[in-house]
Amino acid sequence: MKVAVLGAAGGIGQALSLLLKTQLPAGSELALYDVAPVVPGVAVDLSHIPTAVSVAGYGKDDLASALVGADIVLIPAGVPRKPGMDRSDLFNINAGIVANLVEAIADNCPKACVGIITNPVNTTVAIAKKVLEKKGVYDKNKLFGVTTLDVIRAETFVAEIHGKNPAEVTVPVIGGHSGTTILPLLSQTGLSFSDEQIEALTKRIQNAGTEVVEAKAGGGSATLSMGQAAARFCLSLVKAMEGDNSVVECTYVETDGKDALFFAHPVRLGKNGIEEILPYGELSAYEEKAKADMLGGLKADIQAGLDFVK
Ligand SMILES: NC(=O)c1ccc[n+]([C@@H]2O[C@H](COP(=O)([O-])OP(=O)(O)OC[C@H]3O[C@@H](n4cnc5c(N)ncnc54)[C@H](O)[C@@H]3O)[C@@H](O)[C@H]2O)c1
Ligand SMILES: O=C(O)C[C@H](O)C(=O)O
Repeated sequence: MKVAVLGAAGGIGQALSLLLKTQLPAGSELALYDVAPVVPGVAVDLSHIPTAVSVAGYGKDDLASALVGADIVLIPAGVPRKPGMDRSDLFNINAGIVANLVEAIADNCPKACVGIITNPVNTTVAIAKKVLEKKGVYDKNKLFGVTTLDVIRAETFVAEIHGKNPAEVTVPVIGGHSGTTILPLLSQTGLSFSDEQIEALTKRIQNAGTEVVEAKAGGGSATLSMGQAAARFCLSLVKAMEGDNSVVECTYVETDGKDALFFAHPVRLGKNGIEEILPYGELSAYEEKAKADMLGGLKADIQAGLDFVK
């Protein structure tokens, strides 16, 4: 299995690459690409960790070599938020970065599964779809918005409230990845909450990114928890691509459009990416209303991405 990380020298990229170096199956290959000149050094640094995963660094003129033969490409390249900004404020810079990187994926590893981390995810995934379509290589089963951070936050916060081990808590999170488009299904955890707890927990999960941005006070957004979230997503995908057909993760994928063209669902992963988009099941009245209220905004985010690629 070859995994390429684009933006590998950044906050997320380095944390993610460390976790993949220590957790990918033996014999895997890790390709680290970044425009920052430190990237070969990050690769050398990681290469001293004694695991049977090979690591190579690729600088700005070497994108094609990083991508050739990749089975999975993860993209955390781009700028993060500062306090006072919304994720959509990153569109102007990050849209072009994602479009260029995905174009190179189409040229060099068109059959790879692609996980987009770069914000605004609601929009950048739609950009990736259009770029791949224009190149004639789009496969909707192989394009993912990585929303696993919402899931691990929900698991953490729910476990805290109930005094449980987070490893024993499951919380599906559907919708998108910004503000109210993030919809945790607390009704499906098998745990009970008061109305006040549901309101407070839902808001905390939706605002958790901002909680980190404010705590870092201008120094960026979530990197370590995101590295863990992206590693979980990637390792799940690797497991499924190697033949385990029981792997389910919530991820932002192209759907039949009943809610929106892209919508995070529980998804069963398989050898070729998405094996099956699973229904998210029955929602509580609170969740139904929250979904109805956010769909307009999510659809507008998606449309901005589709319109970006002419
Ligand atoms: N999906 C999520 O849940 C989630 C969570 C956290 C952050 N993010 C997003 O991830 C992105 C990266 O965040 P970060 O904290 O790692 O930022 P960072 O600034 O620490 O790192 C970004 C890296 O991208 C590199 N880069 C910029 N342009 C590039 C290009 N064209 N090709 C390759 N590399 C390029 C930079 O050199 C840098 O090393 C941001 O857009 C952020 O909003 C998403
Ligand atoms: O909040 C951000 O800007 C980064 C990321 O999307 C997050 O949820 O932490």
